[in-house]
Amino acid sequence: MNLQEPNLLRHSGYVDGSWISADSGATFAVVNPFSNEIITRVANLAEPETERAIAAATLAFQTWKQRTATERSRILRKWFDLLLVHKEDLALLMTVEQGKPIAESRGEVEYGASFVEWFAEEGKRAYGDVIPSPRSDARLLAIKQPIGVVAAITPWNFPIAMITRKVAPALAVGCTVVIKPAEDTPLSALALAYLAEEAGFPRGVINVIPTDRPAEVGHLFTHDPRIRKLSFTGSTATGKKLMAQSAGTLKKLSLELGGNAPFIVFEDADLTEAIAGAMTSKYRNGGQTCVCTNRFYVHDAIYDAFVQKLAKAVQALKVGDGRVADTEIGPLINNAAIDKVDRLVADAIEKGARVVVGGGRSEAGPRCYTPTLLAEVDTTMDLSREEVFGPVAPIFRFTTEAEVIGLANDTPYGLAAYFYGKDHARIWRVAEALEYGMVGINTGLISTAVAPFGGIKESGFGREGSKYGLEDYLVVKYLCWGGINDRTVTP
Ligand SMILES: NC(=O)c1ccc[n+]([C@@H]2O[C@H](COP(=O)([O-])OP(=O)(O)OC[C@H]3O[C@@H](n4cnc5c(N)ncnc54)[C@H](O)[C@@H]3O)[C@@H](O)[C@H]2O)c1
Ligand SMILES: O=C[C@H](O)CS(=O)(=O)O
Repeated sequence: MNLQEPNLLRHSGYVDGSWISADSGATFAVVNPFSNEIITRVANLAEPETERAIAAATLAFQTWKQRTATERSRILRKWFDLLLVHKEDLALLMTVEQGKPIAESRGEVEYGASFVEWFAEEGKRAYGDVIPSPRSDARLLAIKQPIGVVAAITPWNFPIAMITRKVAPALAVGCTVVIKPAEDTPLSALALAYLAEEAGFPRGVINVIPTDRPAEVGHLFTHDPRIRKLSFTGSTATGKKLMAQSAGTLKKLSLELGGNAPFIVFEDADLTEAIAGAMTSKYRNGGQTCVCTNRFYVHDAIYDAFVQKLAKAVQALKVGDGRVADTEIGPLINNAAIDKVDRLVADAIEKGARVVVGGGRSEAGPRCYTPTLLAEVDTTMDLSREEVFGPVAPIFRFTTEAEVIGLANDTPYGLAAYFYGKDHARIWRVAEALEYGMVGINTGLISTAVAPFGGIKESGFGREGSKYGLEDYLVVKYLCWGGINDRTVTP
Protein backbone atom coordinates (compact mmCIF):
# COMPACT_ATOMS: atom_id res chain seq x y z
CA MET A 1 0.00 0.00 0.00
CA ASN A 2 1.69 3.23 -1.14
CA LEU A 3 0.99 5.98 1.37
CA GLN A 4 2.24 9.52 0.89
CA GLU A 5 2.78 9.54 4.68
CA PRO A 6 3.94 5.99 5.58
CA ASN A 7 3.72 6.82 9.28
CA LEU A 8 -0.06 6.67 9.00
CA LEU A 9 0.13 2.87 8.81
CA ARG A 10 0.38 2.00 12.51
CA HIS A 11 0.84 -1.44 14.07
CA SER A 12 0.77 -0.57 17.78
CA GLY A 13 -1.78 0.51 20.32
CA TYR A 14 -1.76 4.13 21.47
CA VAL A 15 -1.71 4.44 25.28
CA ASP A 16 -0.69 7.44 27.40
CA GLY A 17 1.04 9.10 24.46
CA SER A 18 3.11 6.02 23.53
CA TRP A 19 2.85 3.48 20.72
CA ILE A 20 2.87 0.11 22.46
CA SER A 21 2.93 -3.58 21.63
CA ALA A 22 0.73 -6.00 23.53
CA ASP A 23 2.27 -7.06 26.84
CA SER A 24 1.88 -10.62 25.58
CA GLY A 25 3.48 -9.79 22.24
CA ALA A 26 0.26 -10.99 20.57
CA THR A 27 -0.91 -9.53 17.28
CA PHE A 28 -3.95 -10.00 15.06
CA ALA A 29 -4.30 -9.86 11.30
CA VAL A 30 -6.09 -7.09 9.44
CA VAL A 31 -7.58 -8.52 6.25
CA ASN A 32 -8.57 -6.87 2.97
CA PRO A 33 -12.22 -7.96 2.60
CA PHE A 34 -12.00 -7.87 -1.21
CA SER A 35 -8.79 -9.86 -1.77
CA ASN A 36 -8.83 -11.76 1.54
CA GLU A 37 -5.12 -10.91 1.82
CA ILE A 38 -3.55 -9.95 5.14
CA ILE A 39 -2.76 -6.22 4.98
CA THR A 40 -0.69 -6.21 8.16
CA ARG A 41 -0.70 -7.35 11.77
CA VAL A 42 -1.57 -5.11 14.71
CA ALA A 43 -0.81 -5.33 18.44
CA ASN A 44 -3.54 -7.33 20.16
CA LEU A 45 -4.03 -5.35 23.37
CA ALA A 46 -5.88 -6.83 26.32
CA GLU A 47 -6.98 -6.00 29.86
CA PRO A 48 -3.61 -4.88 31.34
CA GLU A 49 -2.95 -2.37 28.57
CA THR A 50 -6.57 -1.19 28.73
CA GLU A 51 -6.25 -0.61 32.46
CA ARG A 52 -3.18 1.55 31.81
CA ALA A 53 -5.10 3.50 29.19
CA ILE A 54 -7.95 4.16 31.63
CA ALA A 55 -5.43 5.27 34.27
CA ALA A 56 -3.75 7.60 31.77
CA ALA A 57 -7.08 9.08 30.64
CA THR A 58 -8.09 9.57 34.28
CA LEU A 59 -4.88 11.47 35.05
CA ALA A 60 -5.02 13.50 31.84
CA PHE A 61 -8.64 14.48 32.53
CA GLN A 62 -7.53 16.58 35.53
CA THR A 63 -5.56 18.94 33.29
CA TRP A 64 -7.41 18.62 29.97
CA LYS A 65 -10.67 19.76 31.59
CA GLN A 66 -8.84 22.86 32.93
CA ARG A 67 -7.90 23.98 29.43
CA THR A 68 -10.28 26.62 28.12
CA ALA A 69 -12.73 25.64 25.40
CA THR A 70 -10.80 27.97 23.10
CA GLU A 71 -7.52 26.18 23.79
CA ARG A 72 -9.12 22.78 23.16
CA SER A 73 -10.79 24.18 20.05
CA ARG A 74 -7.46 25.16 18.53
CA ILE A 75 -6.07 21.63 18.89
CA LEU A 76 -9.27 20.13 17.45
CA ARG A 77 -9.05 22.55 14.53
CA LYS A 78 -5.47 21.48 13.87
CA TRP A 79 -6.62 17.82 13.92
CA PHE A 80 -9.37 18.70 11.41
CA ASP A 81 -6.82 20.35 9.12
CA LEU A 82 -4.52 17.32 9.30
CA LEU A 83 -7.37 14.93 8.48
CA LEU A 84 -8.01 16.84 5.26
CA VAL A 85 -4.33 17.16 4.40
CA HIS A 86 -4.02 13.36 4.65
CA LYS A 87 -7.42 12.56 3.11
CA GLU A 88 -6.04 10.40 0.29
CA ASP A 89 -3.96 8.22 2.62
CA LEU A 90 -6.80 7.88 5.13
CA ALA A 91 -9.21 6.96 2.33
CA LEU A 92 -6.84 4.31 0.97
CA LEU A 93 -6.35 2.78 4.43
CA MET A 94 -10.13 2.70 4.87
CA THR A 95 -10.86 1.09 1.50
CA VAL A 96 -8.16 -1.52 2.01
CA GLU A 97 -9.37 -2.57 5.46
CA GLN A 98 -13.14 -1.98 5.12
CA GLY A 99 -13.73 -2.47 1.40
CA LYS A 100 -15.85 0.54 0.54
CA PRO A 101 -15.26 2.23 -2.84
CA ILE A 102 -12.44 4.79 -2.68
CA ALA A 103 -14.81 7.62 -3.57
CA GLU A 104 -16.96 6.74 -0.54
CA SER A 105 -13.86 6.52 1.64
CA ARG A 106 -12.85 10.05 0.62
CA GLY A 107 -16.36 11.13 1.47
CA GLU A 108 -16.18 9.50 4.87
CA VAL A 109 -12.87 11.18 5.71
CA GLU A 110 -14.54 14.54 4.98
CA TYR A 111 -17.67 13.51 6.89
CA GLY A 112 -15.64 12.30 9.87
CA ALA A 113 -13.51 15.46 9.82
CA SER A 114 -16.67 17.61 9.77
CA PHE A 115 -17.51 16.42 13.30
CA VAL A 116 -14.10 17.62 14.48
CA GLU A 117 -14.65 20.98 12.77
CA TRP A 118 -18.20 21.32 14.14
CA PHE A 119 -17.35 20.47 17.74
CA ALA A 120 -14.16 22.53 17.73
CA GLU A 121 -16.59 25.44 17.66
CA GLU A 122 -19.57 23.97 19.51
CA GLY A 123 -17.41 23.20 22.55
CA LYS A 124 -17.25 26.95 23.15
CA ARG A 125 -21.05 27.00 23.53
CA ALA A 126 -21.55 24.64 26.48
CA TYR A 127 -23.77 27.30 27.98
CA GLY A 128 -25.35 27.12 31.43
CA ASP A 129 -28.21 29.16 32.95
CA VAL A 130 -28.70 31.91 35.48
CA ILE A 131 -32.03 31.05 37.14
CA PRO A 132 -34.31 33.78 38.62
CA SER A 133 -34.04 33.09 42.35
CA PRO A 134 -37.14 32.42 44.50
CA ARG A 135 -35.14 33.74 47.50
CA SER A 136 -33.83 37.28 48.01
CA ASP A 137 -30.69 36.03 49.73
CA ALA A 138 -29.61 33.54 47.11
CA ARG A 139 -28.61 33.37 43.45
CA LEU A 140 -29.13 30.21 41.36
CA LEU A 141 -27.05 28.96 38.44
CA ALA A 142 -26.79 25.81 36.34
CA ILE A 143 -23.35 25.16 34.86
CA LYS A 144 -22.18 22.46 32.44
CA GLN A 145 -19.09 20.35 33.15
CA PRO A 146 -17.39 17.49 31.30
CA ILE A 147 -18.58 14.10 32.53
CA GLY A 148 -15.06 12.60 32.74
CA VAL A 149 -13.32 9.64 31.10
CA VAL A 150 -15.25 8.34 28.08
CA ALA A 151 -15.01 4.84 26.62
CA ALA A 152 -15.92 4.60 22.94
CA ILE A 153 -16.65 1.33 21.15
CA THR A 154 -17.11 1.68 17.40
CA PRO A 155 -18.13 -0.45 14.39
CA TRP A 156 -16.26 -1.36 11.19
CA ASN A 157 -18.62 0.21 8.64
CA PHE A 158 -17.54 3.85 9.16
CA PRO A 159 -14.12 3.41 10.76
CA ILE A 160 -13.32 7.14 10.94
CA ALA A 161 -16.68 8.90 11.24
CA MET A 162 -18.04 6.68 14.03
CA ILE A 163 -14.97 7.58 16.10
CA THR A 164 -14.86 11.33 15.45
CA ARG A 165 -18.66 11.57 15.95
CA LYS A 166 -18.01 10.49 19.53
CA VAL A 167 -14.60 11.80 20.49
CA ALA A 168 -14.88 15.28 18.93
CA PRO A 169 -17.65 16.45 21.31
CA ALA A 170 -16.07 14.60 24.22
CA LEU A 171 -12.67 16.27 23.71
CA ALA A 172 -14.23 19.65 22.97
CA VAL A 173 -15.89 19.85 26.40
CA GLY A 174 -12.84 18.53 28.29
CA CYS A 175 -13.37 14.78 28.50
CA THR A 176 -10.61 12.27 27.80
CA VAL A 177 -11.21 9.11 25.76
CA VAL A 178 -10.30 5.44 25.46
CA ILE A 179 -11.34 4.03 22.08
CA LYS A 180 -11.82 0.39 21.13
CA PRO A 181 -12.26 0.25 17.34
CA ALA A 182 -13.71 -2.75 15.50
CA GLU A 183 -11.25 -5.60 15.02
CA ASP A 184 -11.92 -5.49 11.28
CA THR A 185 -10.83 -1.86 10.92
CA PRO A 186 -8.17 -0.79 13.45
CA LEU A 187 -5.91 0.95 10.92
CA SER A 188 -8.18 3.95 10.43
CA ALA A 189 -8.49 4.43 14.19
CA LEU A 190 -4.72 4.26 14.69
CA ALA A 191 -4.13 6.73 11.87
CA LEU A 192 -6.60 9.08 13.59
CA ALA A 193 -4.55 8.77 16.78
CA TYR A 194 -1.31 9.48 14.91
CA LEU A 195 -2.75 12.70 13.52
CA ALA A 196 -4.22 13.61 16.91
CA GLU A 197 -0.73 13.32 18.37
CA GLU A 198 0.55 15.54 15.55
CA ALA A 199 -2.22 18.04 16.30
CA GLY A 200 -0.98 18.42 19.86
CA PHE A 201 -3.36 16.50 22.11
CA PRO A 202 -1.49 15.92 25.37
CA ARG A 203 -0.56 12.37 26.40
CA GLY A 204 -3.41 10.37 27.91
CA VAL A 205 -6.17 12.51 26.39
CA ILE A 206 -6.73 10.07 23.52
CA ASN A 207 -6.01 6.33 23.80
CA VAL A 208 -6.70 3.58 21.21
CA ILE A 209 -6.97 -0.12 22.09
CA PRO A 210 -6.70 -2.37 19.01
CA THR A 211 -7.82 -5.88 19.91
CA ASP A 212 -9.65 -8.92 18.62
CA ARG A 213 -10.88 -9.54 22.14
CA PRO A 214 -13.75 -7.02 22.34
CA ALA A 215 -15.64 -8.74 25.15
CA GLU A 216 -12.61 -8.64 27.46
CA VAL A 217 -11.89 -4.96 26.83
CA GLY A 218 -15.59 -4.13 26.92
CA HIS A 219 -15.94 -5.84 30.27
CA LEU A 220 -13.28 -3.55 31.70
CA PHE A 221 -14.88 -0.49 30.11
CA THR A 222 -18.28 -1.29 31.58
CA HIS A 223 -17.09 -2.24 35.07
CA ASP A 224 -14.34 0.30 35.78
CA PRO A 225 -15.80 3.17 37.87
CA ARG A 226 -13.27 5.60 36.38
CA ILE A 227 -15.13 5.34 33.08
CA ARG A 228 -18.07 7.71 33.53
CA LYS A 229 -19.50 7.49 30.02
CA LEU A 230 -19.76 4.70 27.45
CA SER A 231 -20.59 5.65 23.87
CA PHE A 232 -21.30 2.62 21.69
CA THR A 233 -22.16 2.24 18.04
CA GLY A 234 -22.95 -1.22 16.76
CA SER A 235 -25.57 -3.92 16.81
CA THR A 236 -28.58 -3.82 19.09
CA ALA A 237 -27.59 -7.18 20.58
CA THR A 238 -24.18 -5.87 21.66
CA GLY A 239 -25.69 -2.60 22.85
CA LYS A 240 -28.03 -4.48 25.18
CA LYS A 241 -25.12 -6.46 26.61
CA LEU A 242 -23.10 -3.32 27.26
CA MET A 243 -26.04 -1.54 28.84
CA ALA A 244 -26.58 -4.43 31.24
CA GLN A 245 -22.85 -4.58 32.06
CA SER A 246 -22.78 -0.84 32.76
CA ALA A 247 -25.58 -0.93 35.34
CA GLY A 248 -23.24 -1.74 38.22
CA THR A 249 -21.37 1.57 37.85
CA LEU A 250 -24.35 3.58 36.53
CA LYS A 251 -22.53 4.90 33.51
CA LYS A 252 -24.05 7.52 31.23
CA LEU A 253 -24.66 5.78 27.90
CA SER A 254 -25.05 6.69 24.26
CA LEU A 255 -26.20 3.74 22.15
CA GLU A 256 -26.32 4.06 18.36
CA LEU A 257 -27.67 0.67 17.35
CA GLY A 258 -29.28 -1.28 14.54
CA GLY A 259 -31.90 -0.14 12.09
CA ASN A 260 -34.66 -1.41 9.80
CA ALA A 261 -35.40 1.67 7.70
CA PRO A 262 -38.62 1.88 5.67
CA PHE A 263 -38.65 3.87 2.40
CA ILE A 264 -42.20 4.83 1.39
CA VAL A 265 -43.12 6.05 -2.12
CA PHE A 266 -46.58 7.59 -2.34
CA GLU A 267 -48.52 7.72 -5.59
CA ASP A 268 -47.85 11.47 -6.03
CA ALA A 269 -44.05 11.16 -5.57
CA ASP A 270 -41.61 12.41 -8.18
CA LEU A 271 -40.49 9.02 -9.45
CA THR A 272 -37.11 10.18 -10.76
CA GLU A 273 -36.30 11.80 -7.42
CA ALA A 274 -37.54 8.72 -5.54
CA ILE A 275 -35.32 6.41 -7.59
CA ALA A 276 -32.28 8.62 -6.94
CA GLY A 277 -33.07 8.66 -3.22
CA ALA A 278 -33.63 4.91 -3.20
CA MET A 279 -30.23 4.24 -4.74
CA THR A 280 -28.48 6.49 -2.24
CA SER A 281 -30.25 5.20 0.84
CA LYS A 282 -29.95 1.52 -0.16
CA TYR A 283 -26.60 0.95 -1.83
CA ARG A 284 -24.25 3.33 0.02
CA ASN A 285 -21.35 1.30 1.48
CA GLY A 286 -22.86 -1.73 -0.27
CA GLY A 287 -25.94 -1.47 1.95
CA GLN A 288 -23.78 -1.66 5.09
CA THR A 289 -24.96 1.44 6.91
CA CYS A 290 -27.31 1.61 9.88
CA VAL A 291 -29.55 4.07 8.04
CA CYS A 292 -29.75 2.08 4.78
CA THR A 293 -33.26 1.40 3.58
CA ASN A 294 -34.18 -2.14 4.59
CA ARG A 295 -37.79 -2.18 3.29
CA PHE A 296 -39.26 -0.31 0.29
CA TYR A 297 -43.03 0.34 0.36
CA VAL A 298 -44.37 1.51 -3.00
CA HIS A 299 -47.97 2.53 -3.70
CA ASP A 300 -49.81 0.01 -5.88
CA ALA A 301 -50.53 2.62 -8.56
CA ILE A 302 -46.83 3.17 -9.30
CA TYR A 303 -45.38 -0.16 -8.16
CA ASP A 304 -44.55 -1.61 -11.58
CA ALA A 305 -43.08 1.66 -12.87
CA PHE A 306 -40.95 2.07 -9.74
CA VAL A 307 -39.65 -1.52 -9.90
CA GLN A 308 -38.82 -1.15 -13.61
CA LYS A 309 -36.93 2.14 -13.12
CA LEU A 310 -35.09 0.99 -10.01
CA ALA A 311 -34.09 -2.28 -11.71
CA LYS A 312 -32.40 -0.31 -14.47
CA ALA A 313 -30.32 1.66 -11.97
CA VAL A 314 -29.44 -1.40 -9.87
CA GLN A 315 -28.31 -3.38 -12.93
CA ALA A 316 -25.88 -0.58 -13.81
CA LEU A 317 -24.02 -0.71 -10.47
CA LYS A 318 -20.37 -1.77 -10.81
CA VAL A 319 -19.22 -4.35 -8.27
CA GLY A 320 -15.57 -4.93 -7.44
CA ASP A 321 -12.41 -3.81 -5.68
CA GLY A 322 -13.00 -0.56 -3.81
CA ARG A 323 -9.55 0.64 -4.90
CA VAL A 324 -10.69 0.81 -8.53
CA ALA A 325 -11.97 4.31 -9.23
CA ASP A 326 -15.33 3.42 -10.81
CA THR A 327 -16.32 0.65 -8.39
CA GLU A 328 -19.68 1.45 -6.78
CA ILE A 329 -20.27 -1.67 -4.69
CA GLY A 330 -17.39 -3.22 -2.77
CA PRO A 331 -17.22 -6.50 -0.86
CA LEU A 332 -19.14 -7.25 2.30
CA ILE A 333 -16.97 -7.02 5.40
CA ASN A 334 -16.56 -10.72 6.15
CA ASN A 335 -17.83 -14.23 5.41
CA ALA A 336 -20.51 -14.08 8.10
CA ALA A 337 -21.92 -10.93 6.52
CA ILE A 338 -22.26 -12.40 3.03
CA ASP A 339 -23.62 -15.67 4.41
CA LYS A 340 -26.35 -13.67 6.22
CA VAL A 341 -27.31 -11.81 3.02
CA ASP A 342 -27.41 -15.13 1.15
CA ARG A 343 -29.66 -16.63 3.82
CA LEU A 344 -32.12 -13.73 3.80
CA VAL A 345 -32.41 -13.65 0.00
CA ALA A 346 -32.82 -17.42 -0.23
CA ASP A 347 -35.53 -17.31 2.45
CA ALA A 348 -37.41 -14.57 0.57
CA ILE A 349 -37.23 -16.45 -2.74
CA GLU A 350 -38.38 -19.66 -1.09
CA LYS A 351 -41.39 -17.76 0.32
CA GLY A 352 -42.35 -16.33 -3.07
CA ALA A 353 -40.27 -13.22 -3.73
CA ARG A 354 -39.55 -12.48 -7.40
CA VAL A 355 -35.91 -11.78 -8.31
CA VAL A 356 -35.90 -8.74 -10.61
CA VAL A 357 -32.12 -8.14 -10.45
CA GLY A 358 -29.28 -10.17 -8.94
CA GLY A 359 -30.21 -12.70 -6.26
CA GLY A 360 -26.83 -14.19 -5.43
CA ARG A 361 -23.10 -13.84 -4.99
CA SER A 362 -21.08 -11.89 -7.53
CA GLU A 363 -18.10 -13.31 -9.40
CA ALA A 364 -16.32 -9.99 -8.83
CA GLY A 365 -14.83 -11.26 -5.57
CA PRO A 366 -15.20 -13.87 -2.80
CA ARG A 367 -17.21 -11.52 -0.56
CA CYS A 368 -19.01 -9.61 -3.30
CA TYR A 369 -22.77 -9.81 -3.59
CA THR A 370 -24.68 -8.85 -6.73
CA PRO A 371 -26.85 -5.75 -6.16
CA THR A 372 -30.28 -7.32 -5.81
CA LEU A 373 -33.87 -6.20 -6.24
CA LEU A 374 -36.73 -8.42 -5.02
CA ALA A 375 -40.41 -7.79 -5.90
CA GLU A 376 -43.63 -9.25 -4.54
CA VAL A 377 -42.13 -9.59 -1.06
CA ASP A 378 -44.25 -9.87 2.09
CA THR A 379 -44.00 -9.83 5.86
CA THR A 380 -43.57 -13.61 6.13
CA MET A 381 -40.01 -13.15 4.85
CA ASP A 382 -37.17 -12.77 7.36
CA LEU A 383 -35.74 -9.74 5.55
CA SER A 384 -38.81 -7.74 6.51
CA ARG A 385 -37.71 -8.00 10.14
CA GLU A 386 -33.92 -8.50 10.05
CA GLU A 387 -31.39 -5.81 9.10
CA VAL A 388 -30.00 -7.09 5.77
CA PHE A 389 -26.82 -5.00 5.89
CA GLY A 390 -26.16 -5.76 2.22
CA PRO A 391 -27.05 -4.59 -1.32
CA VAL A 392 -30.57 -6.05 -1.37
CA ALA A 393 -33.75 -4.01 -2.03
CA PRO A 394 -37.06 -5.74 -1.17
CA ILE A 395 -40.09 -3.89 -2.59
CA PHE A 396 -43.44 -4.21 -0.77
CA ARG A 397 -46.78 -2.97 -2.08
CA PHE A 398 -49.30 -0.78 -0.19
CA THR A 399 -52.55 1.00 -1.00
CA THR A 400 -53.44 3.36 1.88
CA GLU A 401 -51.54 5.83 4.10
CA ALA A 402 -52.80 4.19 7.29
CA GLU A 403 -51.72 0.74 6.04
CA VAL A 404 -48.18 1.83 5.17
CA ILE A 405 -47.65 3.73 8.42
CA GLY A 406 -48.63 0.57 10.29
CA LEU A 407 -46.26 -1.54 8.19
CA ALA A 408 -43.39 0.95 8.51
CA ASN A 409 -43.71 1.15 12.30
CA ASP A 410 -44.10 -2.60 12.79
CA THR A 411 -40.50 -3.17 13.96
CA PRO A 412 -38.58 -2.98 17.26
CA TYR A 413 -36.16 -0.58 15.55
CA GLY A 414 -36.54 3.17 15.22
CA LEU A 415 -33.47 4.73 13.65
CA ALA A 416 -34.14 6.21 10.17
CA ALA A 417 -37.14 6.30 7.83
CA TYR A 418 -37.69 7.90 4.41
CA PHE A 419 -40.69 8.85 2.30
CA TYR A 420 -41.41 10.59 -0.99
CA GLY A 421 -44.59 12.50 -1.74
CA LYS A 422 -45.81 16.00 -2.65
CA ASP A 423 -49.00 16.54 -0.66
CA HIS A 424 -48.00 18.97 2.11
CA ALA A 425 -50.66 17.88 4.57
CA ARG A 426 -49.66 14.26 4.13
CA ILE A 427 -45.98 15.13 4.57
CA TRP A 428 -46.76 16.51 8.03
CA ARG A 429 -49.00 13.57 8.96
CA VAL A 430 -46.49 10.92 7.87
CA ALA A 431 -43.42 12.69 9.31
CA GLU A 432 -45.13 12.87 12.70
CA ALA A 433 -46.56 9.34 12.57
CA LEU A 434 -43.33 7.52 11.74
CA GLU A 435 -41.72 6.11 14.95
CA TYR A 436 -38.08 6.86 14.13
CA GLY A 437 -35.34 9.14 15.38
CA MET A 438 -34.68 10.55 11.91
CA VAL A 439 -36.96 10.97 8.87
CA GLY A 440 -35.82 11.82 5.33
CA ILE A 441 -38.53 13.61 3.36
CA ASN A 442 -38.00 13.52 -0.42
CA THR A 443 -34.35 12.68 0.21
CA GLY A 444 -32.37 9.49 0.79
CA LEU A 445 -29.35 11.13 2.46
CA ILE A 446 -29.83 12.69 5.88
CA SER A 447 -26.55 12.42 7.79
CA THR A 448 -24.60 15.57 8.67
CA ALA A 449 -22.56 16.78 11.63
CA VAL A 450 -24.89 19.72 12.22
CA ALA A 451 -28.03 17.60 12.84
CA PRO A 452 -28.90 15.21 15.71
CA PHE A 453 -28.24 11.62 14.61
CA GLY A 454 -29.81 8.84 16.64
CA GLY A 455 -32.70 6.48 17.15
CA ILE A 456 -35.53 5.43 19.45
CA LYS A 457 -36.89 2.07 20.59
CA GLU A 458 -34.27 -0.68 20.04
CA SER A 459 -32.13 1.55 17.84
CA GLY A 460 -30.83 3.11 21.03
CA PHE A 461 -30.69 6.55 22.61
CA GLY A 462 -28.45 9.60 22.73
CA ARG A 463 -27.66 11.92 19.85
CA GLU A 464 -24.48 12.48 17.85
CA GLY A 465 -23.76 15.65 15.93
CA SER A 466 -25.52 19.01 16.40
CA LYS A 467 -25.75 20.94 19.67
CA TYR A 468 -27.49 17.88 21.14
CA GLY A 469 -24.34 15.82 20.57
CA LEU A 470 -22.47 17.97 23.09
CA GLU A 471 -24.95 17.23 25.91
CA ASP A 472 -24.06 13.52 25.84
CA TYR A 473 -20.63 14.40 27.28
CA LEU A 474 -21.71 17.00 29.83
CA VAL A 475 -23.28 16.97 33.27
CA VAL A 476 -25.36 19.82 34.72
CA LYS A 477 -24.35 21.22 38.11
CA TYR A 478 -26.75 23.44 40.07
CA LEU A 479 -25.15 26.19 42.18
CA CYS A 480 -27.21 27.77 44.95
CA TRP A 481 -25.29 30.84 46.17
CA GLY A 482 -26.68 32.11 49.51
CA GLY A 483 -25.80 34.99 51.85
CA ILE A 484 -26.41 37.63 49.23
CA ASN A 485 -28.29 40.09 51.51
CA ASP A 486 -26.29 43.08 52.84
CA ARG A 487 -26.00 42.17 56.52
CA THR A 488 -24.67 45.63 57.47
CA VAL A 489 -28.14 47.00 56.89
CA THR A 490 -30.66 46.30 59.68
CA PRO A 491 -34.00 45.22 58.13
N1 LIG B 1 -26.87 3.65 14.87
C1 LIG B 1 -25.70 3.89 14.31
O1 LIG B 1 -25.20 5.02 14.26
C2 LIG B 1 -24.92 2.73 13.74
C3 LIG B 1 -23.78 3.03 12.98
C4 LIG B 1 -23.04 1.95 12.45
C5 LIG B 1 -23.44 0.63 12.67
N2 LIG B 1 -24.55 0.40 13.42
C6 LIG B 1 -25.01 -0.97 13.62
O2 LIG B 1 -23.88 -1.84 13.92
C7 LIG B 1 -24.14 -3.13 13.38
C8 LIG B 1 -22.99 -3.53 12.49
O3 LIG B 1 -21.77 -3.30 13.14
P1 LIG B 1 -21.02 -4.50 13.83
O4 LIG B 1 -21.34 -5.78 13.17
O5 LIG B 1 -19.59 -4.12 13.96
O6 LIG B 1 -21.70 -4.50 15.29
P2 LIG B 1 -21.14 -5.25 16.58
O7 LIG B 1 -22.06 -4.91 17.66
O8 LIG B 1 -20.85 -6.67 16.31
O9 LIG B 1 -19.71 -4.55 16.86
C9 LIG B 1 -19.63 -3.17 17.10
C10 LIG B 1 -18.44 -2.94 18.03
O10 LIG B 1 -18.70 -3.61 19.25
C11 LIG B 1 -17.61 -4.47 19.57
N3 LIG B 1 -18.15 -5.59 20.34
C12 LIG B 1 -18.77 -6.69 19.87
N4 LIG B 1 -19.15 -7.48 20.89
C13 LIG B 1 -18.74 -6.85 22.03
C14 LIG B 1 -18.81 -7.15 23.43
N5 LIG B 1 -19.40 -8.27 23.88
N6 LIG B 1 -18.28 -6.27 24.32
C15 LIG B 1 -17.69 -5.13 23.89
N7 LIG B 1 -17.58 -4.79 22.58
C16 LIG B 1 -18.10 -5.65 21.67
C17 LIG B 1 -17.00 -4.83 18.27
O11 LIG B 1 -15.66 -5.25 18.44
C18 LIG B 1 -17.11 -3.50 17.53
O12 LIG B 1 -16.05 -2.67 17.92
C19 LIG B 1 -25.42 -3.02 12.60
O13 LIG B 1 -26.50 -3.47 13.38
C20 LIG B 1 -25.57 -1.53 12.34
O14 LIG B 1 -26.91 -1.14 12.18
C21 LIG B 1 -25.31 1.41 13.95
O1 LIG C 1 -23.88 3.28 9.61
C1 LIG C 1 -23.84 4.19 10.33
C2 LIG C 1 -23.56 5.59 9.99
O2 LIG C 1 -24.05 6.37 11.04
C3 LIG C 1 -24.15 5.94 8.68
S1 LIG C 1 -24.00 7.62 8.28
O3 LIG C 1 -22.84 7.77 7.39
O4 LIG C 1 -23.82 8.40 9.52
O5 LIG C 1 -25.26 7.96 7.59
